[in-house]
Amino acid sequence: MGESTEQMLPKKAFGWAARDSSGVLSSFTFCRRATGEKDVTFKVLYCGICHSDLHFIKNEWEKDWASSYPLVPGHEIVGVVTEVGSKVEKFKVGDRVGVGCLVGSCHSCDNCANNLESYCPKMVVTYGSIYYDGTATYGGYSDIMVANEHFVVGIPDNLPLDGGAPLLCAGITVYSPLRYFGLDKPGMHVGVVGLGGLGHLAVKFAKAMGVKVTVISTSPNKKKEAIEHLGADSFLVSRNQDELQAAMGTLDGIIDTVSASHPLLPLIGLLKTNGKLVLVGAPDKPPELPIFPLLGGRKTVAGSAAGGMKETQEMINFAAKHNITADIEISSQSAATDDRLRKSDDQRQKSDQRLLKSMAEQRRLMIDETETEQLQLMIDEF
Ligand SMILES: NC(=O)c1ccc[n+]([C@@H]2O[C@H](COP(=O)([O-])OP(=O)(O)OC[C@H]3O[C@@H](n4cnc5c(N)ncnc54)[C@H](O)[C@@H]3O)[C@@H](O)[C@H]2O)c1
Ligand SMILES: [Zn+2]
Ligand SMILES: [Zn+2]
Repeated sequence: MGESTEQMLPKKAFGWAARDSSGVLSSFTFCRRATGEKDVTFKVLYCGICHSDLHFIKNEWEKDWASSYPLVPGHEIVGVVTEVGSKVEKFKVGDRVGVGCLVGSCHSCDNCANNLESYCPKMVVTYGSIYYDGTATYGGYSDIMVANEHFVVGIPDNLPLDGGAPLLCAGITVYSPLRYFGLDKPGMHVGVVGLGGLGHLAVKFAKAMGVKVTVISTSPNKKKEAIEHLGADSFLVSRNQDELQAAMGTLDGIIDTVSASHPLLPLIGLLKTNGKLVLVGAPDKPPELPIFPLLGGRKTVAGSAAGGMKETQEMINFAAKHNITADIEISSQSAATDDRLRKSDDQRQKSDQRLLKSMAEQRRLMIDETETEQLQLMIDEF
């Protein structure tokens, strides 16, 4: 006779779930598996809000990756270990740890063999997936997390847990292509498009690698933040033809983090010969890709998804060494409830997609009211 659900999933968990694509989150009690021999269980202290959470909550990627409900989002999860399985080697109770986009992969394909778990065709993502035991995966907008130690990273003592959490997705998603596409060499000139969660970390990582950085944004009012706060070398307003014209052919590469469909032609024009435009933003509608501007300059348009576990740990260690953390607003779990996300999403339709910014402004009001709540959610400021 098989195990009952209660035997398989004895850990009671509390979280916030979307039940449909309306954008509303509501409280949700569910169960997680017992700590298996290679598992680490940790109390979740902070969880970042990635724009992918918002795409998933609203089922915006339906055609490529349909959401399944109830959906507990959150894949920038950090906390402190409360229990480890008998065969866990890397962690012990009390350690500071994190989980990002993945909680499983096949360990036998070429990608897994090359530490590229985020490209494993059988990978299990942190929420909205089915784990190997047949149970649904639930993310970090919850109080506890259980994951195989291979998908858990250690957070060095000097890296703050709150500002460190967004590194687990936003951080690795920009660090990995900077490294892989060779845009990490001192003296190179890299563009970062979009100054949200991913974008502001791309600036910080690229600067720490010794790279010259130009931020490209639709909002002129982000110039001060880009240059004075983040240390970018220059700033281009993507709608300003004169500025774009003057910068044509100057960039070795571009990390494009924009979450909505936008024209690629001006970005391709900014690249030098052999330049690389790396798309990490994941709009639901595909952009138009002009071919001739690519041919005349042997330019590349590429994509990149998160990063493997070895590289994620390397990125976290690099961030700790260079004091790189995300700019954050902290709020309590109640800020993730219904009308806050819904309101923000409405604002996203109206304004120029500054969804998380508006959430930040609302959340700032919530901190004192609910400071006793266990789980805190955090968002990337931009
Ligand atoms: N490739 C991956 O593995 C991966 C990982 C994480 C996130 N993502 C995706 O990256 C994107 C960014 O995520 P984030 O958390 O940084 O989001 P964010 O909301 O913090 O940042 C998005 C940025 O895009 C800008 N933007 C939005 N619409 C725009 C438009 N029409 N034109 C120009 N700029 C626009 C915003 O102003 C903001 O600066 C999302 O689509 C997310 O799903 C991909
Ligand atoms: Zn993410
Ligand atoms: Zn694999």
